[in-house]
Amino acid sequence: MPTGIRTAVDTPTAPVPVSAGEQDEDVDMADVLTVRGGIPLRGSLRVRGAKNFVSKAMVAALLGEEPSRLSNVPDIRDVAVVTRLMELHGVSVKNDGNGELLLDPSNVESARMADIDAHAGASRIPILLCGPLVHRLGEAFIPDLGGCRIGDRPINYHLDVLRSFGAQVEKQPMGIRLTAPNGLHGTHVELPYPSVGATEQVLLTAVRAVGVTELRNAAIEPEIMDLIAVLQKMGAIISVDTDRVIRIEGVDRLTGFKHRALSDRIEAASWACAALATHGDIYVEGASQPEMMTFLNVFRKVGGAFEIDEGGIRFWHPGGDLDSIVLETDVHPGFMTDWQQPLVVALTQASGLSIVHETVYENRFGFTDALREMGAVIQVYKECLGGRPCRFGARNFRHSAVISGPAKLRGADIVVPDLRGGFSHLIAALAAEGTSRVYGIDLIDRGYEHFQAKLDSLGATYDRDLQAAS
Ligand SMILES: CC(=O)N[C@H]1[C@@H](OP(=O)(O)OP(=O)(O)OC[C@H]2O[C@@H](n3ccc(=O)[nH]c3=O)[C@H](O)[C@@H]2O)O[C@H](CO)[C@@H](O)[C@@H]1O
Ligand SMILES: C=C(OP(=O)(O)O)C(=O)O
Repeated sequence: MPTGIRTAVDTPTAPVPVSAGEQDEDVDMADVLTVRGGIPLRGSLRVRGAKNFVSKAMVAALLGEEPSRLSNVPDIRDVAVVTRLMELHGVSVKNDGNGELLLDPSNVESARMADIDAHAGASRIPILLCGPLVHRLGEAFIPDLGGCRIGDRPINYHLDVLRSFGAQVEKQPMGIRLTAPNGLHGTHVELPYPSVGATEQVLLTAVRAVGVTELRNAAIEPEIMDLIAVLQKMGAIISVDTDRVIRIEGVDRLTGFKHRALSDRIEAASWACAALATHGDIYVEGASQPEMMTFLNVFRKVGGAFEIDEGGIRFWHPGGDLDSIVLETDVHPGFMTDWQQPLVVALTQASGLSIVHETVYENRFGFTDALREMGAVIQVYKECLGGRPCRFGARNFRHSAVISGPAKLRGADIVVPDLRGGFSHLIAALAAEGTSRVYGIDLIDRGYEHFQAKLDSLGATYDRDLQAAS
């Protein structure tokens, strides 16, 4: 039996699941969801603002000279983490409890950052504070980053672009320190790969740098376009040209902004996959077609049904067999990597062989160990299968998966490995026959708002036990 999972059948009274490879650092093994699966999920739920945009808009507020208002903010742990980070930097954050944040950056210059080390490992967002802090304070200390361990996730592009703006970077225990003795100046840079974070780094630094910045091979994800919209509201001058070129003319000052966050296309797709895998029918209020077109095409090719109206998208399993597909993840407008893990669970129920080539992260199939233990037939390969050769092909990374279905899933004891992998385990547990125990379930709160209340509204049967593993 592979490490990381024990089947429910083999598990004695006090199960001690072993983790499969690296876990996110904040997994709480004592937080266990016991799921009785095999029940189609039916009902409706609402998704709010995108996790991968809201945190960046909060950082943008640091650049303004007046308060900013951000609405449609989800109640997720990443927002709480970035709220504390902003507060440490002197930005007061008032949450109206209804999804609207008022971010006031008037005390940034006088903030004490004594506790900043405490943020080491909490998320990936601190790296985006580099430009804004150096502009405002002349220096920045950035603690070591966290986030999902789905590959090495280096920050070399970030540091290279910051140096090209004129920053000096010094490695320190627990993080890095940045200064810019001659200020930050516009630059011409080309990213080796269209990294989302490095593109945001350039945007957040270039808007207040002296002169013009030209970024080539930029990422153009919808969340980045929404960040550009926020920065434009603040007074920035940014043009998005063809062929992944973004030009930014630096300005002397930026104001606050008022903005409603775009909706979370990853959460919406995750529930869509849950509907498909459990033979269910879920209306996702807030799901938005333009940002999900690539996902919707794939969902339809697999045999899922959907219907779009003004308020959201209904996703359901129309009966009959699902179809296997060949797919590769890619940067936008391709099929996004964060959709891959939930989709793979649905593909375990499709007839025939599906091939998924993960080209964004080198190590995003670890979660399939648990699926295999639950009865899924999945093989992972080092080769680039089913698509163009990618950056990982000539190296030792298992980044292609072949999924053979339909497979009968059975309950197991599973450890949540990362955010999307964890949600995928949850879907598998809901689709499986019998009882599963999902350990470290609290990791899902990092990016899925009130998922337990949503499970209730969909008729899932489960118990959450905070003591079971202790
Ligand atoms: C908080 C957030 O928004 N997270 C998202 C963001 O992560 P994040 O911004 O971290 O992801 P990137 O787009 O930067 O990473 C893409 C690839 O570039 C590589 N890389 C990146 C930076 C760097 O300096 N060097 C380097 O080699 C990464 O290892 C990875 O293989 O975009 C990813 C790709 O859509 C999503 O999966 C994440 O959910
Ligand atoms: C990888 C993800 O997030 P992060 O970059 O915050 O780890 C994700 O949202 O799937």
